Amino acid sequence: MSFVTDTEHARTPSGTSDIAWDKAVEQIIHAGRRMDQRGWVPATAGNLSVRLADGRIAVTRSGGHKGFLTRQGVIEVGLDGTSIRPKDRPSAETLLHCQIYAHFPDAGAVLHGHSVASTVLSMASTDSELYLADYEVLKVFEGQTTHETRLAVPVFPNDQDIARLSRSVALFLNDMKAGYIIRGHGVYVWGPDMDTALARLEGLEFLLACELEQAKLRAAVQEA
Ligand SMILES: CSC[C@@H](O)[C@@H](O)C(=O)COP(=O)(O)O
Ligand SMILES: [Zn+2]
Repeated sequence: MSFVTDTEHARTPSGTSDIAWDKAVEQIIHAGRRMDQRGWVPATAGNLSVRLADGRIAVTRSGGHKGFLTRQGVIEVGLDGTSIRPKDRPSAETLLHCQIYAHFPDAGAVLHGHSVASTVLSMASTDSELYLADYEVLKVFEGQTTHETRLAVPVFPNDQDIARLSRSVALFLNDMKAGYIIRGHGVYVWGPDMDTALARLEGLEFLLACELEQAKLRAAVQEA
């Protein structure tokens, strides 16, 4: 099944088909739809990227609904986050994607969404970490083989200055097992390829939804 919505296929400057680019774009379009189906990219929220084997980075264009992406909605940036074509405006948060690619040589896809659970839970506390413990689904994260564990997910204050935000994130990247949360904003998750990144995002969002349900139960019990 192809998720490429246009009939034109990408061309290299020499005029040959750019199959690797097309595949990356298809993966991004498909993942955007999937995230939209789950309610994680409301309005123009969220951004997605893939790093190709040759080092190129395909990232969503800034603005627009990520559940309705077309091939024109994905553009190429360098590892420094700047657009290869000056007129193309990449995601406002491209720097956060590039930071992950620069830090983790095996990272091949990065996903960012704005779920209700990540937004509400991160605003319900001022803690700089959120803990996920004893869940079977924790095994979706790299190196986790049992539910008998507790993973810390860092929570960073939201910041419209993405370069400054990336400097806060940089201090904690080495220890991250399950991505990170920006308070009142959303999650960042990555993986060696798009399928793994999507699975990890789905795992993290499931666990955050469980935490939110548990918080509601605790509140109801206290009220009773
Ligand atoms: C609905 S506003 C969301 C944006 O401010 C931002 O956080 C976001 O996720 C999408 O920005 P974008 O520049 O389209 O990648
Ligand atoms: Zn965002």
